[in-house]
Amino acid sequence: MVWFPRTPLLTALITSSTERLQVSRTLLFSICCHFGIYCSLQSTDHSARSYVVPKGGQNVPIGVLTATLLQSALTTLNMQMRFDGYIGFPGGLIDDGESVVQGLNRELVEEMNLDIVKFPVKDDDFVTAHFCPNKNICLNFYAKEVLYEDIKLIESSSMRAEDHGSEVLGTFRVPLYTMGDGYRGFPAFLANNFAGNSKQQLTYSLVHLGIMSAQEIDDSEKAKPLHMD
Ligand SMILES: O=c1[nH]cnc2c1ncn2[C@@H]1O[C@H](COP(=O)(O)OP(=O)(O)O)[C@@H](O)[C@H]1O
Repeated sequence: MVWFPRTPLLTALITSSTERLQVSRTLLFSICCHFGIYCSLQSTDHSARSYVVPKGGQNVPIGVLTATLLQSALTTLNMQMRFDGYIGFPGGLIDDGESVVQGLNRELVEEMNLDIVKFPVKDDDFVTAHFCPNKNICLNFYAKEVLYEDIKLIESSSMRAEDHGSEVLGTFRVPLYTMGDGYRGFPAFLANNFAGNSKQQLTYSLVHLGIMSAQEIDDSEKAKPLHMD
């Protein structure tokens, strides 16, 4: 499968959801939308997130047990476990007669019971688009920042979603830290199986939203587990 992050076609696609829909109907490809809900209380000191307190408290450099660590723990971005064992974001295909954001909001009610009166996903929440020529599908990604308290409410109400337990097996927070061994946490998380281009959507968004640096993403992708016996 080949994903094209930015093509001339995509330049046209990313202007507005209405135009994206018109292009899709004219050129006959499907539009799929996914969505990440996040809370960003990150510090600008990215290195502070590189260490968390492992069990027993070893390997923690003095000086990182500060308020920045607490803040980084409150920085969250949610994904979900799908019925097929792949990790992805909530969302799906836009149906005929729907606008892009209408379709996305409908999927979010079905898959995560999102209160779309309080947290409507809008055009302004658009982050990025990728085109997959093999499947003739354009994958759009949206993200919305909410308060940490709201994340907790959204998580608990997601268990009452229509699709919970069938298509969707649960929402969870992506670990955005790296343990002292340089692998457990975010690097290990990236070794999972991801649906579609959701891994690219995740890494792109973390940098775009200012949650992680491109260097942190790069280091995490290259990290290897220590031999564990
Ligand atoms: O979180 C995601 N991000 C990006 N693409 C995804 C994600 N989840 C699924 N996909 C891709 O979207 C397309 C439709 O997938 P899905 O089975 O979720 O659609 P549906 O829920 O509308 O039936 C597939 O090509 C799949 O690989």
